[in-house]
Amino acid sequence: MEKNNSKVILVGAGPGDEELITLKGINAIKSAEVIIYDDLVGENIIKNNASKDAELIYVGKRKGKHSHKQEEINQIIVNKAKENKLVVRLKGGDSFVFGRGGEEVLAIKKEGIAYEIIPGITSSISVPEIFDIPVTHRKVATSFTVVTGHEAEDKSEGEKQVKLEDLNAQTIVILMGISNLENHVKKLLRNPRRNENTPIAILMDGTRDNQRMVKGTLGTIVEIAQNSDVRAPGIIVVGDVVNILDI
Ligand SMILES: O=C(O)CCc1c2[nH]c(c1CC(=O)O)Cc1[nH]c(c(CC(=O)O)c1CCC(=O)O)Cc1[nH]c(c(CC(=O)O)c1CCC(=O)O)Cc1[nH]c(c(CCC(=O)O)c1CC(=O)O)C2
Ligand SMILES: C[S@@+](CC[C@H](N)C(=O)[O-])C[C@H]1O[C@@H](n2cnc3c(N)ncnc32)[C@H](O)[C@@H]1O
Repeated sequence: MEKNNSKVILVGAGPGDEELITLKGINAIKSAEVIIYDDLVGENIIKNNASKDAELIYVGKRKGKHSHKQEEINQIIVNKAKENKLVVRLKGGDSFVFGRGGEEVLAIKKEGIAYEIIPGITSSISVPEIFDIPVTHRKVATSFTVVTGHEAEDKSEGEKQVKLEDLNAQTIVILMGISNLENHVKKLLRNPRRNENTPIAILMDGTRDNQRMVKGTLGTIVEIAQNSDVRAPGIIVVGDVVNILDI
């Protein structure tokens, strides 16, 4: 009777730097027979750790360029596991922070396939951090919220959950928001807690060699971004923490 090796391990690859993935995640990649990976996974992570015999399957997404629909990704994961293989599903940051990892776990559980989840360092906290921006800070910010800058296109107006103007956290972190920056700024300014002088930063390619930050205020950032070749992937951080460590 052939041993049942069918198993899926969801691994969070962290923000990009090869040294910012967990040891447990690296060990899973080294043992993997199949690696199904995303676009925002640091390129060296697979190159330096995957077995030369491992099958590599790219299922990445960039704005407007989705190589596969989520349902297709779910099916690829299940089909490969059913070939009696150890499958690693490798995603940027942490799989459960806007990574659709929950949907993939549901698809795996429905098929009764063994799985394991290895957390990753999410960019929503670590990328501000490497630019000296703490998402909380004593007497300045006692709450932070992480929201998507783009809602799923198949949502009705009523299902849209993110109302930036209603957010009262002292620190707001927006993922997938670069292309909607101007609209986000307009909505943020509708909240009396914020004004034209509220600090905002855009953090691009964090922990990678070409990482870059542009800073301004809600009154100046749109023009600054237009003159600074701001492009995705990037994180938008809003609140007084943006400048709190600038002494
Ligand atoms: O539903 C969609 O994915 C289409 C709408 C859309 C989204 N982001 C978007 C777009 C435009 C586009 O990608 O063309 C816009 C989008 N999608 C993406 C990016 C990253 C980038 O291009 O810089 C961006 C940001 C572009 C920008 O900054 O303007 C890529 C993306 N979306 C997503 C993921 C994670 C994943 O799929 O595993 C990933 C990364 C996958 C990879 O690294 O290969 C998933 C996603 N897309 C989205 C959401 C929010 C859904 C919700 O809660 O309403 C979520 C998170 C979730 O579903 O939990 C919505
Ligand atoms: C769909 S979300 C995935 C988030 C990921 N699961 C995490 O926990 O970091 C993709 C968004 O994460 C942000 N992002 C991911 N890695 C990044 C990095 N190294 N630098 C800047 N932004 C990053 C960008 O906002 C990008 O549009």
